[in-house]
Amino acid sequence: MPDLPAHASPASVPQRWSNSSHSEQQLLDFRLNHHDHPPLLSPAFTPPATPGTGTPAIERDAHSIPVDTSSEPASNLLESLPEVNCVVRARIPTTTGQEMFLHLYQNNVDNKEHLAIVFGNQIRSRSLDAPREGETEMARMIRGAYTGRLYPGRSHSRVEQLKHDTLGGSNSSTSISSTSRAPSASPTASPLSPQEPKAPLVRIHSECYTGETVWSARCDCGEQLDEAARLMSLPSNLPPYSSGGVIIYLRQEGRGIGLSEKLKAYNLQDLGSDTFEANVLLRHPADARSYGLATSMLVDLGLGRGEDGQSGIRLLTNNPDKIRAVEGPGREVVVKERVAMIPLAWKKGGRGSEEVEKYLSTKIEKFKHMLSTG
Ligand SMILES: Nc1nc2c(ncn2[C@@H]2O[C@H](COP(=O)(O)OP(=O)(O)OP(=O)(O)O)[C@@H](O)[C@H]2O)c(=O)[nH]1
Repeated sequence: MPDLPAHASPASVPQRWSNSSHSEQQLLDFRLNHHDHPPLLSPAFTPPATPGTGTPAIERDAHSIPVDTSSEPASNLLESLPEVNCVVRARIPTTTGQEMFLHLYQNNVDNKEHLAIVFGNQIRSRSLDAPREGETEMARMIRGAYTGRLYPGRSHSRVEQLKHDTLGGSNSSTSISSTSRAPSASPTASPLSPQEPKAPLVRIHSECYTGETVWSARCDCGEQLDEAARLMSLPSNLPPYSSGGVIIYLRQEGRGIGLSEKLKAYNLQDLGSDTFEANVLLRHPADARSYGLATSMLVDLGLGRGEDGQSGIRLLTNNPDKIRAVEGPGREVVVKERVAMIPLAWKKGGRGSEEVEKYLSTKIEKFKHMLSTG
């Protein structure tokens, strides 16, 4: 596919700030004039006014907010979704005691390894589970295409052996699912839970080496990843987080500009720019990301719209642009609800920093993230 950015998305057509506000334009003009930069080429970042996604109060952060994007046009999206293929999956026990399954994807538009971190047993990758001609059972298990758990001596990837081992070889009607159905079609609610399981929780997370690995307090990326994992690990009998979940981890570091450019942006921030302006001064879009790969990965994981048109996800985000973008050009995925992410720094006892406060206020004022400063 020609003309696609490295991370596989709608080609972003550079344009001058046609939609930015007058004051933003003035500010940039001022900065540009005083830094003697050549003219900028940058797309405006104007999030759509997504119906049903009003700003939540902080106290209601755990609540989902209904979303209806059916009347929204699919602007700036690829005409068709990228192809993705889950090449390997492995069980990862975590330091919190919960387990997750890490899925590694390849695709036909970039050479990066994007990831899906899957919580719960019901969400399965179709491309991983698909039979491969001539493949041995051992090869299937090594690439993670097995049901249940691996154990020393296991010789078969499929459910039949599990049944045999569990039930001593008898024919039983006990159901051990081997299908790759979406969790919404195969509820996981414990008998303790009187409620219907909610739609699976999904977070589309963009790589942030500084926030996730070297403890940066310039942004809230690390805590968002932790919080998403925490919510998806909650016991299935505790509504509303009862259907497992997926963190799609996209390798679009620094809002798509890469780590080296993001570090330059940090230096510009220390020189007085905010995160939006710093990107633009470096001649990048304020946000260079896209979400087509995430949509494809969700469809592969069985979280697509489905034939009944009923399935849907709950999306953990404050970013209004993500919602319609993740749904894909043909609404291959449906976001039913948005779950807000409240910054730790704003919670009782939370520790803030000057940098993260500035980062958050820029998100709200310039990127129009749906957070209340109240
Ligand atoms: N260019 C740039 N990227 C940053 C900066 N701080 C964090 N990032 C990147 O921003 C991305 C995360 O985007 P955010 O704007 O924090 O959040 P979001 O994903 O848009 O929205 P949420 O779903 O609500 O978290 C990651 O790729 C980070 O590496 C910065 O100062 N400059």
